[in-house]
Amino acid sequence: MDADHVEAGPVPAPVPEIRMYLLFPEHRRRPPAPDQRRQYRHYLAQQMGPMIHALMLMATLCYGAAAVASTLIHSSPIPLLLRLSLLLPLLLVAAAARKARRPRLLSGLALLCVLLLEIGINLNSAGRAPGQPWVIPGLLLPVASSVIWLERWDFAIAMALCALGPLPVLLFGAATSVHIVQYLVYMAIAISLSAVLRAFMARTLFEQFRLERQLREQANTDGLTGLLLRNRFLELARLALGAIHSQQKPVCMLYLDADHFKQLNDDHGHAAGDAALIALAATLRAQTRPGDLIGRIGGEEFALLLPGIDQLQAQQRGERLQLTIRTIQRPDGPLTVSIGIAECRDADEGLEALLARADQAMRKAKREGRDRIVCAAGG
Ligand SMILES: Nc1nc2c(ncn2[C@@H]2O[C@H](COP(=O)(O)OP(=O)(O)OP(=O)(O)O)[C@@H](O)[C@H]2O)c(=O)[nH]1
Repeated sequence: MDADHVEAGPVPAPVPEIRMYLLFPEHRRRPPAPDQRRQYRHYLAQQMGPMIHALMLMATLCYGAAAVASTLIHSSPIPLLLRLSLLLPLLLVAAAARKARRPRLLSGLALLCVLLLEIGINLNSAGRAPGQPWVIPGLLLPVASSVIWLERWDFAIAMALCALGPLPVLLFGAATSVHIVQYLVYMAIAISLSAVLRAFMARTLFEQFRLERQLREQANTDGLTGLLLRNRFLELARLALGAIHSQQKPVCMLYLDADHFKQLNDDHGHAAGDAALIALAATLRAQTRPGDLIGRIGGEEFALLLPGIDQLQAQQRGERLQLTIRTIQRPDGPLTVSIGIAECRDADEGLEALLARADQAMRKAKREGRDRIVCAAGG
């Protein structure tokens, strides 16, 4: 009966996850937020960067070997040295890809590598009799590179480059219409295969990204209230405090502790206590403004970092919070809280010191009879 007597708010909705809407049509209705897509792109670049670099090096080696081998097999009107001169830009692109961290840059370098290889394929094929061996290098490229494309746009450009790359040899060489049709059929098959491989790779990596994100969120979020856990709150608050100081804005820490919580647990059971905490957290969340940070610091203790407001404004926020929290009904009466407020007036004051002052102020509020707000002196 006890838990039911607490008018608990709904459990906060989990943070929306990124949907693989590009691959799975059922998710198209909820595309991911731009910042989530950015995160995913950076994740991909981080995961695939080393593989892209390795494949570029491999392609450079293969190109060099193919240039030498083709000289042995047939006489080419293009001197070997000129064909081998492509190795230098290819190596430079591979070296740049090793250091590249930005997804767009990585995609651009990979596309440049494909373009250089296509030029190389044309140079190596010049003067060669058309036939099966003539088509093979061009067909390998879309399949071998299928897994490195981070997005749809770079994949589309790469496939277009692969398909159109041999155009000069086709137009100016001795290829007949039969050879051209044969080439088009093989290239269509290679690109289709590449699209399947890329989709599989993208799906696997997205699943991994989603699971890692989920695990991180679970590790940082309190399962009962959905608020940040102490360590994560402190980590984010420390970052926020640094930014607020550099903007020379006021900032307050509000420390909030539910009154007589042990009594609620002892008299009415832990389920009643849990329901009260859920309702309290929902109230805190409902009253936050953008930029505020809330964390569950301990059992029934919560901290709010309030950027851009001074002590007087924080006190007014605290009073409004108190009023709303009183509307949460425990079995033995309204839920009340004691609040300590500390304003950070010294840019040298660290987060821990600010939190400790707010905590002391909250303890003073407890000593003075609970259900009240006390502002810390100094700071
Ligand atoms: N139900 C429930 N109780 C919790 C949870 N975390 C901590 N508590 C309880 O919160 C109570 C805190 O008790 P005290 O620190 O003595 O504080 P209090 O009874 O609120 O007294 P004052 O703070 O002095 O008003 C303890 O009984 C804890 O077991 C939780 O997640 N769920």
